[in-house]
Amino acid sequence: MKITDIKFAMLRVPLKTPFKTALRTVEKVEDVIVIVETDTGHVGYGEAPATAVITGDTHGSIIEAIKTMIKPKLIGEEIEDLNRITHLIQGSIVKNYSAKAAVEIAIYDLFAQRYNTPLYKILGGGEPTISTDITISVDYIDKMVKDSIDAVNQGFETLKIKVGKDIGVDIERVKAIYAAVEGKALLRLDANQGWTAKEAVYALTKLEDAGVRLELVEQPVKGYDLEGMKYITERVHTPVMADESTFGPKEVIDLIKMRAADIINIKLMKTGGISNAIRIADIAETFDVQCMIGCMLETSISVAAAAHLAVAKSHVITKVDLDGPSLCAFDPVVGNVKFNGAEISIENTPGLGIKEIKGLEMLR
Ligand SMILES: C[C@H](N)C(=O)N[C@H](CCC(=O)O)C(=O)O
Ligand SMILES: [Mg+2]
Repeated sequence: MKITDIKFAMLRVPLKTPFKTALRTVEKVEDVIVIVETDTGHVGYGEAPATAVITGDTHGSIIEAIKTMIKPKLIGEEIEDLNRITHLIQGSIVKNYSAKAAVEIAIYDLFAQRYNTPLYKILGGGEPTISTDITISVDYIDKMVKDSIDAVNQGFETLKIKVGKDIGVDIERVKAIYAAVEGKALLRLDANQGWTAKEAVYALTKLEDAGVRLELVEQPVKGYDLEGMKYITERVHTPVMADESTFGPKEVIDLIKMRAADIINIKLMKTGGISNAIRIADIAETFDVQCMIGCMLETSISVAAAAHLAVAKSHVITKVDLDGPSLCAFDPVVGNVKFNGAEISIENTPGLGIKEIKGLEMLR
């Protein structure tokens, strides 16, 4: 099965409600879709969001990186040579992780189709049902409490509460939500780099002293501030998770050795795709560190790939934040990964199992 062409499209899907973090507010998913064609007629799909505030990637940079740096290396390559292809992708250009991720996802889709097997089985198998959290956007306290209660009523048992705005209000936000859903849902916080190290220790200590039990706190300080992450990790009981602080395997090794966090958030858009995500999961397993699998604002194309990986690595990827499809107003994909509230289940069809993507705007 030879790669013959790589095409591009845009996919735009409105969100049910604006997505608000310490970094940005977004009203729709607008992602680049990558379509890898082969001489056998098999097609592989990938997806990349332009999360410039986290990865530095824009729609233009994603398309240009693939068109001018990645695609020329891949035309004519045999899909069976998976490791050679991922090596070519990773070596084609520095950074540009979302572009690399989109192409790798499509290549893994084709590799699994080549062997007529669901991707998670090619990656090592597992129980094809996982449970995701849902994000509660940072907002007025009453609105966040209402959104949290609604999410629990929809069956979500873990809520990812966005904070990182005003430290005093953040403490009140979390206390109010905890009081409303205590015993019904587990709370994880994501400050998206919005606090200083001292603020984080202050807020988390206040919450712990008030009896608020948190599963974890994600990326309390700036991504580059590993000393700050370590400072917090050493001083609070709540486990600290690195998101923006770690992209690739080397950063994960450095962070683990420094003991700057307790948990790693793996996102395909930060790792540059599945090959490095596997490496990170293996490194974390070696060091006995747990991982979360996360996503950006992505639909059920790239999130399906993350779900396949999470199933195959569930012994180390013990936490799931794959709520992108649940945040979308509708699912544009007819496929074999079903996003049904908190439950994500994978049917027994080859590759990612994408049959149709509705509303694709093809690019020239
Ligand atoms: C969507 C997911 N639950 C999430 O919260 N991801 C964010 C970044 C998403 C974005 O800004 O596009 C995160 O974990 O920081
Ligand atoms: Mg995060």
